[in-house]
Amino acid sequence: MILSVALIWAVLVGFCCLLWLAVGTRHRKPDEPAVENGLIPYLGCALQFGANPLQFLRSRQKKYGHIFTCKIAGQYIHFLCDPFSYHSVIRQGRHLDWRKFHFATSVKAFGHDSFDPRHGHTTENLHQTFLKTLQGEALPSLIETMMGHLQDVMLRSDTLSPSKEQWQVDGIFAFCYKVMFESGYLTLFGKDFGDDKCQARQAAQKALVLSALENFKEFDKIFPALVAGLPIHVFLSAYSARENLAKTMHAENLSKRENVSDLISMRMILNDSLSTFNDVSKARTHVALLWASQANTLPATFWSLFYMIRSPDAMKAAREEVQQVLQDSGQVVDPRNPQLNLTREQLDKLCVLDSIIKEAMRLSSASMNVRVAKEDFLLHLDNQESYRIRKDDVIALYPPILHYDPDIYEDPYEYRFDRFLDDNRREKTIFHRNGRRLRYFYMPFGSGVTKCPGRFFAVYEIKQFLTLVLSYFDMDLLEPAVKAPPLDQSRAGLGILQPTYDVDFRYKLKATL
Ligand code: HEM
Repeated sequence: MILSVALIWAVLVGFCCLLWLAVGTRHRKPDEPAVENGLIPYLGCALQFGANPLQFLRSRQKKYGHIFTCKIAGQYIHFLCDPFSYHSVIRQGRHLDWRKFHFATSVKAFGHDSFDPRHGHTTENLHQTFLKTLQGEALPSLIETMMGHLQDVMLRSDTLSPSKEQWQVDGIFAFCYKVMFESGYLTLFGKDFGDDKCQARQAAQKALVLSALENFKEFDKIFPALVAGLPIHVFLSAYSARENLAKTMHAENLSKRENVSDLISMRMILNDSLSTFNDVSKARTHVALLWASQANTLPATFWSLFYMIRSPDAMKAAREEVQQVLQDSGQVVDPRNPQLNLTREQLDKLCVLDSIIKEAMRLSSASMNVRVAKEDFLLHLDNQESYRIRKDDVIALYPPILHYDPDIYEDPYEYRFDRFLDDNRREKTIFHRNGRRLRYFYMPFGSGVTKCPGRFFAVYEIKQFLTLVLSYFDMDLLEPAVKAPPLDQSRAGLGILQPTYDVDFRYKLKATL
């Protein structure tokens, strides 16, 4: 009897396996890239990819060449590993849908109604909103507001309370998180109306930002799981964290705030005039923007400050550059009256800081660039080869393949603060691979039409942060030769990776000012 039950089970399992092999796996057709279905139904290669994406892709690149297909979480993804062919993907954009994936991801993570115009909830052109409010003429006021908040947070409020006499010890990530989150939050969402000097108002304002920071952290922890498709209701505390954030962003609360950025003010108007979103959905769209503005900036600031402090040469070059720009603009560093201000043009002159930031992001960014095929089409690569792509398949570029390529960056795992400086100490923009000039060599902000619209502001705000810590503080690592903490790979594909643990440093106000 027991034997016959076992036999029935064995036959059933065998049948399911055959069925899965027949219909659940893809068979390569002529002119298609090599395909790997993986061994686990639905997940495919997801676990191997997730464990170490770069290693996984490199091993497949060795085996199959510049393009290959992997099944990951039910989706067939064509990974393109030849940087000279990146432009081909961008050029053949008419066959590719960049919105589908982005809109769907945002709905999954933030729970607002879809922005996809095809779904009929809104006619807003989000891309245009971002360009108008985060770039060009919008930048000077964003920069000025951010600089004011950074100095308030570092020196005026009780967030840090640094002194001249005593060193303060903190984790670098914790420090960057506190300072950048509060300053960035206030820059986008403004402050409650009222008297700046009123202590009760200051305390309420502080409590609001602190609670936003805690809620943001709680929600951000599970962000990769949401993108992977898990429902937020599985994560009770993250769900309530997201909803708490959304509550503070209801129109009635935002309308009590002053100095709200153009981005948020304009989005409020367009939510009201062009969408059928309800109030909760509207508020959740603002949470999405809070996340976009902070999730990458926080770790990028950490890596920039960490690598800068750890390299005496970088510190020296950065200090000299900052002193020069402040001197040229006739500004005096005074922590009792912190009013430094640098225009966009002055920030553009900070090429050493630019290189320090770029190199930090080269080593820590892992944003996947994703497009969905709108129809069956033939993808032409740079080397004259062409491959058939099926409708609804995904084409992905994974920039760490570039960023860690020893044929582009010598000793790619080493941090060199001046890697992005040319012989005249200006921004280096020419990079080669095997003697051929590259069009794409640095992609932490994505590519083509989905490239991060906040990228200029992001670099300016990190430059401002570095300028201020260099001007006001003496800083040391507690362990000068400390190793860089490993990258937290659980967020691979989503942007700048966080460190797996924090690194301690100490700081105090400069004595000789
Ligand atoms: C170092 C900091 C940052 C990095 C590395 C970064 C990177 C990225 C990446 C990789 C994308 C997706 C691009 C794609 O899918 O191809 C993105 C999208 C976006 N980023 Fe950033 N970002 C940063 C800072 C910011 C800031 C400060 C803001 C706003 C103030 C911002 C606003 C946005 C928005 C609104 C999108 C969505 C664009 C869309 O869907 O059309 N980002 N960012």
